[in-house]
Amino acid sequence: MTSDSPAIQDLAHAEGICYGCGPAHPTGLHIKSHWHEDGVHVVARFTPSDEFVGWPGLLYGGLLAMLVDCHSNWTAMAYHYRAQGRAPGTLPAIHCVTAHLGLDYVKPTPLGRALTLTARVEGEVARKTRVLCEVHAGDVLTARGDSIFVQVDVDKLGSAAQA
Ligand SMILES: CCCCCCCC(=O)SCCNC(=O)CCNC(=O)[C@H](O)C(C)(C)COP(=O)(O)OP(=O)(O)OC[C@H]1O[C@@H](n2cnc3c(N)ncnc32)[C@H](O)[C@@H]1OP(=O)(O)O
Repeated sequence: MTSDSPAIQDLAHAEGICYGCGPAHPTGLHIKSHWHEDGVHVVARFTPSDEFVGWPGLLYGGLLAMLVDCHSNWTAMAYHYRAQGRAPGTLPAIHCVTAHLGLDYVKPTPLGRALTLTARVEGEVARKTRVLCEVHAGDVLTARGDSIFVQVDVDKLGSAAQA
């Protein structure tokens, strides 16, 4: 897939309202993830605007965490669809949530430059999926994610939130 083709989020959950990746969020980040042609990695590109400043010229680390979180989660969900031999958007829908977000800030991340997030599933996959994610600004590795996502029944998740 290329970034010209529909993103995994648009195929799987066009009505999603997540601030980071929901296509239907009015003011969210609208992170878009695509399979790399190698069939292993999932890639997203994002250029942070000046409003996400942490230090003059540098990106606020919390924003970086949002990018890695959402993109890694979509890598896990895309992997599950593919492992079942079906396309994102086919039913039953697959939902994962973040159980653990791990992030190493390796180098300062600049504002106003395109960032590339490259993620892949690591190890054995069941309900729990480990996803590794690298963030590059140009050739520079600025952050490294190592996170766990767990497949859930979102109906039960909603009732847990109301309890
Ligand atoms: C299209 C839809 C998009 C959805 C976007 C959602 C965006 C989000 O990520 S939501 C916001 C952040 N995340 C959350 O709010 C999740 C809150 N946490 C939870 O609901 C629960 O702790 C949950 C679902 C992650 C796990 O609970 P539960 O369902 O009881 O599963 P549980 O049996 O404890 O764990 C399942 C596996 O994950 C592992 N695990 C659970 N938590 C962690 C953790 N923090 N670190 C490492 N591993 C963990 C367990 O060890 C277990 O592993 P194994 O299968 O090898 O034994």
